Formats: sequence, C-alpha cells, structure tokens
Amino acid sequence: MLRLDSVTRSFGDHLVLDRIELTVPDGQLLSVVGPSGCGKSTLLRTIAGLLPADEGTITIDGTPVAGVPDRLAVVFQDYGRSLLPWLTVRDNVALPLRRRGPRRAARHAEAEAILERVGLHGVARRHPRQLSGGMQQRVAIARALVCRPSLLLMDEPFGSLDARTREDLEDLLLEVHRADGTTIVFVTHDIDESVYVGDRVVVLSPGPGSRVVQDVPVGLPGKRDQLTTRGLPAFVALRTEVGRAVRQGD
Ligand SMILES: Nc1ncnc2c1ncn2[C@@H]1O[C@H](COP(=O)(O)OP(=O)(O)OP(=O)(O)O)[C@@H](O)[C@H]1O
Repeated sequence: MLRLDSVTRSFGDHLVLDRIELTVPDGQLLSVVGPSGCGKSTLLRTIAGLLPADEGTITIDGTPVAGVPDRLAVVFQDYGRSLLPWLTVRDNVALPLRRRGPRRAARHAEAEAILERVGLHGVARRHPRQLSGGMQQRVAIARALVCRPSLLLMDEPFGSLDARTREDLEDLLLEVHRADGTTIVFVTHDIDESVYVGDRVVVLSPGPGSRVVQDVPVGLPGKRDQLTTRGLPAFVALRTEVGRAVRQGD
C-alpha cells in the first residue's frame, strides 16, 4: 500500500503541494487529474523519491520512501528523452536488469519477451529513433515492466501521441494492469482518459497549494473497450463529475 500523510512541497516560496493525504491500496490503478501547473508531476516525482517532501511522509508497505524505492518504475511523457539513443531497443529495455546481475543472454531474452508482450515484434535490434513515437513509448513501457515493478508511476505517458495510438496504449496499460495487478499512479490532464483507465480518480485543486479536492471511485466493468465503455451512461456521468471538480477550482 502506498500512503501519503500530509505531504507538502514548495519551490522557494511557491507552495505546490499542501498537506496531501492519499492512500492507494495494492493493485489499484489511480488516476490523478488537475489543472495545468497544479503539481501533478511534482506529486509523482515526490512519490518516486526523486524529489524530497518538505513535510509529511510517504510510505510504501509501511516503509518510508527515502531515495528511489526498489521495484518502482516511472514512465514519463517524453519518451524521446527517456530512451538512450545510442542503445538498441533491446539494450534500452534490458538496462534496469543490469543492476540485478543476470547474464547478458538472459537479460536479452527477458527484454525480448517483454517487447513481444507490449506488441513490438522484430524491433529489438533497432535504435529508438528508427521507431514511431507510439512504438518508442511502448519501449519505455517495456523497460518499466522488465523489473516487474510493484508500483508503476506514469506522468502523462500518452500526452504527446495521436488519438489512435493513445487508445491502443491505454488498452495495453489496462491489459498489463489486469494481468499483473501492479499498483499504478497515472497522471493525466485528460479527464476522459482518467476515467477510462482508472479504478479511481483523484482531482487536485489548482495551485498554489494543491490539495485533493475530489476522490471518485470508478465503478465501471474491469474489462473495458474504447467504444462500448466510453458510451456507457455511467462513463458519461463519471466524466461529468470529474470534469466539474477540475473546473470548480479554476
Ligand atoms: N524544479 C522546479 N523548480 C521550480 N518550480 C518548479 C519546479 N518544478 C515545478 N515547479 C513549479 O511547480 C508548479 C507545479 O508544477 P508541476 O509540473 O508539478 O505541475 P503539473 O500539474 O504537472 O503541470 P502540467 O499539467 O502543466 O504538466 C508549477 O508552478 C511549476 O512552475
């Protein structure tokens, strides 16, 4: 379980996160939405141990976060910068395994299996620049999954992709989540997306000093599909509820 107790973070005298309280049970896919600049990325980087909180505590399974926790993976929006251009796709994906010590051949085999799983066939020996944006983001997801994270943090991972690719990757994420039961915190500014992928959506208020202003359980069927799910009256009602909460703070 991930737990944030009264987490506060400022940059200089600019208060960004103001006493954030949040508990994410194991296996939940939590979407986080809020107006631009409210502190969603700051929240994620704080959970990832990349940015210390000024006050409050973050614990994972009861252990306080100090530095980047084991079995935590992060996927950022900017796949172009998160992949290493001089490495092949396979070596990019295998990178996190290096620290763990399996031999080169085993690392490669594992990387190739994960690439297949995220729907990338026959690209292991290519370099990232030879792939489309959507394929590069699949590589970044494969790299995040290769260490079988227990907590996956995603910061607007599909924000710069075209609509169709975005839908495909949302469905890939749901499939991985269903199969592995990984706890996921998914930041997006897209209200429809937050509802479509989420088991639950939390809304942050606009800054300065963001807080959780709405906490919405998404009671949609676990098996979702882009056309049917988005047309359900329950989906439309949730989207309206979340949209209203985001706008209320504006
Ligand atoms: N390293 C930093 N130094 C100073 N200020 C920062 C830093 N990182 C973020 N900020 C400020 O903190 C506030 C929150 O930024 P953050 O990127 O977390 O918001 P966000 O909700 O993710 O934004 P967006 O939706 O536009 O991506 C902004 O006012 C931003 O300018």
